[in-house]
Amino acid sequence: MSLRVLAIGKKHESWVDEGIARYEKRMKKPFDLSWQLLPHSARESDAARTEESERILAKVSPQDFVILLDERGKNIDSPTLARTLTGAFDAAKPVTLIIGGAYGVDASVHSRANFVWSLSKLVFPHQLVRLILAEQLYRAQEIAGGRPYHHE
Ligand SMILES: C[S@@+](CC[C@H](N)C(=O)[O-])C[C@H]1O[C@@H](n2cnc3c(N)ncnc32)[C@H](O)[C@@H]1O
Repeated sequence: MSLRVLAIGKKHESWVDEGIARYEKRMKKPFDLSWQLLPHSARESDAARTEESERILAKVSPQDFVILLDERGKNIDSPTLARTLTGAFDAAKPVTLIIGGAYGVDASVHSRANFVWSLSKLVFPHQLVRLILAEQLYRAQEIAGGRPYHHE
């Protein structure tokens, strides 16, 4: 069982890196995170979206439970996220979360996704999405473990 974030873009910026490290150091299997960062396309718009989507799908395995982050997806609460992740772990499915590039991802990635998750209708920069995601995954771990980090 594993929890991997597949993201278009360069390494975490320093202000993001510090925040992510804060949560990562408190995470344990199967909630420990790995990051796979893929280069963004040198092209523009539709061409960039297509190229980056191909790069993403090349890294996805058939057995992966894929969660695509997209502002047009479904809003869920944190306990639902915790149940979704533990459900995948219980089914022995590696979880892959996808963060797109500046132009998002194309229909091929949407088709492959088992779940499309919106953090908000607001569009966030991808570096900030990484940080929010790290905190939400840590929160999911704490909910799944029955610890009092999360309060309704
Ligand atoms: C700068 S955004 C790209 C936004 C672009 N409008 C699009 O078509 O996706 C880069 C990536 O951050 C993630 N993202 C940004 N805002 C989000 C939100 N509110 N909920 C979920 N993911 C988000 C998505 O994975 C998106 O592909």
